[in-house]
Amino acid sequence: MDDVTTDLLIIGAGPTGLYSAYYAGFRGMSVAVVDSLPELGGQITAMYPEKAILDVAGFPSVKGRDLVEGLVEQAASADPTYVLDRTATTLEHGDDHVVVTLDDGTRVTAGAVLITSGIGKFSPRPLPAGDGWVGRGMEFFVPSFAPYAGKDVVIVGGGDSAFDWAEHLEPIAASVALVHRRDAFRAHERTVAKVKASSVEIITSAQVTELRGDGHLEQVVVAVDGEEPRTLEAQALVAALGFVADLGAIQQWGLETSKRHVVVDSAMRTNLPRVFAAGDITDYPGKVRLIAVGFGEAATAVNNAAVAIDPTAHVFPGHSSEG
Ligand SMILES: Cc1cc2nc3c(=O)[nH]c(=O)nc-3n(C[C@H](O)[C@H](O)[C@H](O)COP(=O)(O)OP(=O)(O)OC[C@H]3O[C@@H](n4cnc5c(N)ncnc54)[C@H](O)[C@@H]3O)c2cc1C
Repeated sequence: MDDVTTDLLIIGAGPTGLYSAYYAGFRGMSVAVVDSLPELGGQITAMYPEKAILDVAGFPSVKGRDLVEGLVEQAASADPTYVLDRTATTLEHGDDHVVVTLDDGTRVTAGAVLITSGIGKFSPRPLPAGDGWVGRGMEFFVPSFAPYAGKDVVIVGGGDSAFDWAEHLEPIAASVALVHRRDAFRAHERTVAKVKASSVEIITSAQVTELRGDGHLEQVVVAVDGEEPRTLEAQALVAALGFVADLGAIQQWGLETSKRHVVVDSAMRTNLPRVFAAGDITDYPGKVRLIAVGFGEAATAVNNAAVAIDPTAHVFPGHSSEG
């Protein structure tokens, strides 16, 4: 890819990065957005595109994929240059600019950098018994529910994703069983209560030990503490065991970090000149990791970056309302 020159470089195209792109356009800046994933939307697209989100201001309920679509449409007014499937690897400072190099060698020269890299580049925790079964009935993500219609589904895990998927697949699947190695769950209490009250069979203190099938998945063997192993008929298994997040090379950039997060001040400045951060990646006293919080931080970060790029600019952007 050709080298890129832009006013603002945003690293991470999750909800925070996309909203930041809109805001950069509102401030009259050119903007480039890079993401390791091939698709826009960060955790929402990768982990819960079909989930109804209830706590984004102005939307009593919005499906993940619809929220991302709206963010992309809003960001389009900034005409962003998207550089997808590329990971930011190095950062160097010039006198009045920053250069970030991507894993394919592309150099992006920017007046300021905004890191919205969330939990980092993430990959799913493997299910040891599922080695070699991805694409043959086993998946780590549920990007859409339709392929599970009429199937017997086994979900492994006890967190939010496992319970969200159990809740949403139960009405369309032939059967859903949720297997968890403990008898306590990390998921939201309300979702756990809903799933417990549904037809989902919850099997606790249990581990999946074997997947069987001729080519495609047909059976899942489950070892249950103190009981005989069980064999479940299943054409689909979702391993929702969480993710290993990797901040990757960003950790070598000299940023002040705290427990794998980037420390920012109230203007979303990091300890490095011209480098800002917003969204899940940031840390400060009282930090809450939610989409709504990332949106607020995006506005603060971009408006302060505008001043870092052009010291004659004002932090306050004026109001966007027209007409
Ligand atoms: C199952 C689940 C349900 C949730 N439900 C809710 C909810 O109901 N309400 C709510 O407010 N929040 C919810 N959240 C949390 C919410 O998704 C996050 O707060 C939000 O996604 C954070 O947005 P972000 O843009 O800061 O980061 P992310 O969404 O994590 O996006 C960061 C992006 O940066 C990219 N990236 C990372 N490192 C690099 C690099 N070096 N180079 C290039 N790209 C990089 C990643 O690929 C990723 O696409 C939920 C999370 C999960 C997992």
